Amino acid sequence: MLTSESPTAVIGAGAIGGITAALMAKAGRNVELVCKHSQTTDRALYPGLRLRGVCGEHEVRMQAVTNIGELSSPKDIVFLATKANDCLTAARQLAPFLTDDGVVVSLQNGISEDALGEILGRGRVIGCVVGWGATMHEPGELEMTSEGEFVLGNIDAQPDERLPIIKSFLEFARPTRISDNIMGELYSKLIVNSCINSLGAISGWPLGQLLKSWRVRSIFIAQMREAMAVAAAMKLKVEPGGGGKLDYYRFVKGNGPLAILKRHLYVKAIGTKYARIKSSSLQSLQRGRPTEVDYLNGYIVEKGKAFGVATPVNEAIVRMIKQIEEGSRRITPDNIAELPLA
Ligand SMILES: NC(=O)C1=CN([C@@H]2O[C@H](COP(=O)(O)OP(=O)(O)OC[C@H]3O[C@@H](n4cnc5c(N)ncnc54)[C@H](OP(=O)(O)O)[C@@H]3O)[C@@H](O)[C@H]2O)C=CC1
Ligand SMILES: CC(C)(CO)C(=O)C(=O)O
Repeated sequence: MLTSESPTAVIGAGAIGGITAALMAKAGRNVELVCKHSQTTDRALYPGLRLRGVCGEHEVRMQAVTNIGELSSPKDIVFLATKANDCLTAARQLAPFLTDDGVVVSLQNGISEDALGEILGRGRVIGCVVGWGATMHEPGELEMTSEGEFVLGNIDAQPDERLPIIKSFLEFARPTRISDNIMGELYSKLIVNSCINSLGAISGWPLGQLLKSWRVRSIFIAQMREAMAVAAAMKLKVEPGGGGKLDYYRFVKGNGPLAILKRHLYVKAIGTKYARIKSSSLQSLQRGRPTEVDYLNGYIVEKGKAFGVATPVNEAIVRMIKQIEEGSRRITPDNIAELPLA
């Protein structure tokens, strides 16, 4: 049974995992951090991870190891905070370190819950949306860059008595809400990331510059409409995005000139408000790392195929990002001209 004393681990000492683990440890929870890099492990042990930004300034020492195989004991709760590309490998290594009742809370962007369920058993996987932002400036130096909440839920939408305990852990880092439709919450965030991350990665432009262009806005809107058509085929109720302000069902409704104009104005306003956002996918590519596209636009394409919904815009985006990852295409605004509008 999970309790507030439950032995806990966080896998991944990057922006999200490092901050979450440090704030739990500071509050006295029994948490062990798996860092992957010994330099980060040493730092977490002494003098501690240094946090700044929205969460205030802290230096927090905690139990830490470099590899999952070195965990000091089996865990009741594991927060998985690697990039989506690494989460399945981590889950395979984790299986022997879970107690009989042990659960894994997936903090990734995109949707990896079904695949995690195949490895760990669906009952052990808890979905979680990370609605706040953070950056790792260097190993052990972390900044919480924006406010926002965690949203937590049972991936089969079942009543789940474990959720309040898990919530009590996460609340040391950020306010946490329990949802009875976590897959719809995850999909809602996935839509935002699929649009913003991918277009930033392809063009190299920050959001403000991107969304000034009529063509980019049209692609952005087409991506969203494809994603909503796939959700409808999956019979998935998509929760509002943008901190609850964006009702996707209203957004995609209508094909007349007024509906089109309203969509463009809405998207343009997003670009003005969040002009400086440089997508994390673009940042990954610029560091020579892969993006999480398979778990974002790739998920829409895969589900589109399974449910018989055409997704040409998302397909073209996945193809282009793969080419950039492989080195056969440059990041340039010229790529935008090659994408279809619908
Ligand atoms: N940063 C943000 O603002 C937000 C991020 N998210 C999502 O949260 C997830 C984590 O993102 P973020 O914290 O930014 O990513 P980071 O890259 O900062 O952190 C992930 C860390 O996990 C490490 N890692 C990979 N595999 C393992 C392993 N087997 N054991 C231990 N550590 C491992 C990585 O090491 P290495 O790099 O060497 O592989 C890296 O240090 C992503 O899915 C992201 O999309 C969601 C909302 C906001
Ligand atoms: C800032 C935002 C919302 C852009 O999609 C993001 O989550 C990311 O870059 O990963």
